[in-house]
Amino acid sequence: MRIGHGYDVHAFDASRPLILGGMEIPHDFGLKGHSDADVLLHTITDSILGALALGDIGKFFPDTDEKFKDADSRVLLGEVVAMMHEKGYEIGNIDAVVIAERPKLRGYIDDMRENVAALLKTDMSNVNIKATTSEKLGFTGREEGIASEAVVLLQKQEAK
Ligand SMILES: Nc1ccn([C@@H]2O[C@H](COP(=O)(O)O)[C@@H](O)[C@H]2O)c(=O)n1
Ligand SMILES: C[C@@]1(CO)OP(=O)(O)OP(=O)(O)OC[C@H]1O
Repeated sequence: MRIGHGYDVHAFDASRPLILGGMEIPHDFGLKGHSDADVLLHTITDSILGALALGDIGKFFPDTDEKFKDADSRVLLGEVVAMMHEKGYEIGNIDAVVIAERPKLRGYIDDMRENVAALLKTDMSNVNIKATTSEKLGFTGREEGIASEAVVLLQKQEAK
């Protein structure tokens, strides 16, 4: 078994839609980024790369490469999941948190879990996603952006 951790932050950008967990969430602001800025999927991607000791998302999908401009983060995560399978691992379970003062995410969490489970090619029962405010403290509390963290456990693929 291998454990990995991911952390990411994106600043708000009023000109973009808010994409989180592979879906658009109604809000006044989206997030700034080279890609679609799906901070939750980036965190999950980094946690898997961390568990495999392969580095981080920017190493494989640099924000200096035009190829990844406005990239769909579901595609980037899909590539990393393929690398994980190539190395003989599958998801044991994953636990992620989104730190956002607004919008209220509770109503979208199960749809996000379903998206993430499909991308990770695992059962929804292996995917937990939480949301918290930071009680108006710090950059998330001032609504300057959204942060996310995840931990993942990978296990050796079961023989088919
Ligand atoms: N963006 C968010 C933040 C929080 N929630 C839900 O509210 C609960 C209480 O939040 P606290 O920051 O006061 O702990 C939290 O446990 C979430 O269920 C949310 O849906 N969206
Ligand atoms: C995903 C990539 C690539 O488009 O761009 P961003 O959306 O800026 O995201 P970030 O989490 O800063 O780093 C990874 C990047 O290389």
